[in-house]
Amino acid sequence: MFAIRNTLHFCNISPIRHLSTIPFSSDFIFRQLFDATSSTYTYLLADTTTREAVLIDPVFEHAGRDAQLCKDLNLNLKYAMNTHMHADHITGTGVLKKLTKCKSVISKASGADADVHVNETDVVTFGRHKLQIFATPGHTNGCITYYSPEQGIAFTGDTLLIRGCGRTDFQEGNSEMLYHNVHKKIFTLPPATQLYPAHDYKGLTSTTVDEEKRLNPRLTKSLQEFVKIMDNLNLPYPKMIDKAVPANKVCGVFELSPQ
Ligand SMILES: N[C@@H](CCC(=O)N[C@@H](CSS)C(=O)NCC(=O)O)C(=O)O
Ligand SMILES: [Fe+2]
Repeated sequence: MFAIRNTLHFCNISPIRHLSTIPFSSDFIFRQLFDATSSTYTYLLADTTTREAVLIDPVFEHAGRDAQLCKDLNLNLKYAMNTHMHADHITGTGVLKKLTKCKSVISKASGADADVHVNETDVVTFGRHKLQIFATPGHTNGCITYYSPEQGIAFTGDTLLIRGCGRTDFQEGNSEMLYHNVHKKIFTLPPATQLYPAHDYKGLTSTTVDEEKRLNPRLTKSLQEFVKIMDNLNLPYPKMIDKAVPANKVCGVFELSPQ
């Protein structure tokens, strides 16, 4: 070890920093679930004492799986919440409302229907646990980030992806706004904060504020360079966009049944 440290020092390379992340409270449940078709992550969080649970970014086709998981773990789903109005898949919140007694949640700014509309500084509670809401528009105008200071975790939706970020070429996307919101509201969280995105296309599962501040290939650039990168992504539109956006606009009351 001494030899490695010495060599790194000699080569002027800083050793990789190991920031200690906060361990989850013993009364906190966390599960990361996946949809392989859209590479979407859904998160189940719960309070082990009151059994109240929330789902973040559930997917239509997996509503049955998610409701069953709540049942298996003896959890009562209080809220099915979205980080934004998705363009690549249909939200599971409408079906989950039929399968459980949950309420749907999305930001007011998204323009989508829901039982509960949230805004910056609102707090969502389940049992004694809390998620603070930050408005982080840029990928869409209604994007929000859910943050738990106690657990040291944030759910960034498509605002900040692992070594990337959400595209800004539709749904009132705005790359300058995304840049400012990431820098002001996500990069200012404690460095060890674990970040959980709505998607990953390479098999990665989470990151930290520290990692993204050092390694994000887009957001470590100047604003000018970032805007140029975003203007030249040339990504094809998501295959589901014409079905998903109208369906997600009525996310709380979507009438279809899962396949
Ligand atoms: N190929 C996928 C869509 C991929 C895509 O556009 N992803 C979005 C997030 S879902 S709105 C995105 O922002 N990607 C950023 C990036 O840099 O990849 C499909 O057809 O569904
Ligand atoms: Fe998105």
